[in-house]
Amino acid sequence: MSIQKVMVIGAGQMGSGIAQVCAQAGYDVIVNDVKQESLDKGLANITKNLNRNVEKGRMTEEEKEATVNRLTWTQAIEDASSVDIVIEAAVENMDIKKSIFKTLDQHAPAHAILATNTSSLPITEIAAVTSRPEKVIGMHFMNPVPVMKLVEIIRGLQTADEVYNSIEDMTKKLAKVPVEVNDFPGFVSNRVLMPMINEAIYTVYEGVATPEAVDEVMKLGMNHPMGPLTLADFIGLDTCLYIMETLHEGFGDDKYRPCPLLRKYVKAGWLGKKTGRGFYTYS
Ligand SMILES: CC(=O)CC(=O)SCCNC(=O)CCNC(=O)[C@H](O)C(C)(C)COP(=O)(O)OP(=O)(O)OC[C@H]1O[C@@H](n2cnc3c(N)ncnc32)[C@H](O)[C@@H]1OP(=O)(O)O
Ligand SMILES: NC(=O)C1=CN([C@@H]2O[C@H](COP(=O)(O)OP(=O)(O)OC[C@H]3O[C@@H](n4cnc5c(N)ncnc54)[C@H](OP(=O)(O)O)[C@@H]3O)[C@@H](O)[C@H]2O)C=CC1
Repeated sequence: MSIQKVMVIGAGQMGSGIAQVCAQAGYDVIVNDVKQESLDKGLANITKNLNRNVEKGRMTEEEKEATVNRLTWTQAIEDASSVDIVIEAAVENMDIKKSIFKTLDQHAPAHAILATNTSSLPITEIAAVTSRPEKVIGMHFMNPVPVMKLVEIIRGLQTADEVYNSIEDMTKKLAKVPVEVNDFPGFVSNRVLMPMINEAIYTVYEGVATPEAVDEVMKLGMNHPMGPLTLADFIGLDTCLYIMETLHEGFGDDKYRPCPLLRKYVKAGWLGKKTGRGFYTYS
């Protein structure tokens, strides 16, 4: 199937990054969010990234303009009626994702693929609320999207081979590397990454070390580009908590219990870099 027109749901840090790389690769992209303010922030984020590309000589001013012009911004999810694929990147909450997919199923053309950028939620369960489970798939980008090479592609129980192949082709057109995994909580990326982050939070909670010390150990000792607490702030502490809850519930194993300190920070509205406060403060 030939994909030309893309809709991205959610203009947050992931949605805006996905929209940017799709537009840069030549796709026409409609970006949808519930608030105009979020759409404005998404456009500002993309403009900043594209300006840096021009400054660094990776893109001409004309290519930047063409990329921006391939993007349209809307609060109307009904605009899915003109696209070949939707990539959903709204909040990591099953009820919200199910409601979005039900609505998309009503408005997107019959041939359209409905992909989700979920970090951990079961693709099969999201697919089940649509009348086209064979066209539902996980397309899991990594943060920051313009920089990270991986796209984890997750087949739901009923995902058709031709849909998988279209997503694999599109991933390569975005200059990213596809890796296929099956539909289990957290897939591979977050089943491995998030328990490490949660354990790092426990070391702070239990007074083993300060956030700075934990991050230094992992950066200098293990060559991680960011320490786990800086990374947690970067991902978003709400997203980290949702992922741990999905692992805990999905596997029924207490080794995945979210650290109480993570819960406390999320309850306080300390969601990390995006709200200016998490394990660290940001101006
Ligand atoms: C939760 C999930 O479901 C899955 C996930 O995504 S988990 C998170 C996965 N991501 C990671 O683990 C990221 C770990 N961190 C890193 O790899 C690096 O710290 C980093 C790439 C983010 C930054 O790299 P760095 O060398 O430390 O810093 P820096 O030199 O400032 O940045 C390198 C480049 O990335 C760009 N960059 C950094 N942050 C960026 C952002 N948020 N958006 C766009 N570009 C960004 C910089 O502009 C710079 O590009 P240039 O070539 O123009 O210089
Ligand atoms: N953060 C990360 O490192 C990664 C996250 N992901 C996944 O990507 C998704 C998005 O995460 P992220 O970008 O970090 O989150 P953000 O909070 O940055 O962005 C989410 C955006 O979606 C909007 N939104 C909420 N509900 C709806 C809706 N019904 N329709 C349209 N838009 C909606 C939010 O608006 P508002 O603010 O008004 O609620 C917000 O603008 C999640 O599923 C997450 O698990 C995947 C890989 C990495």
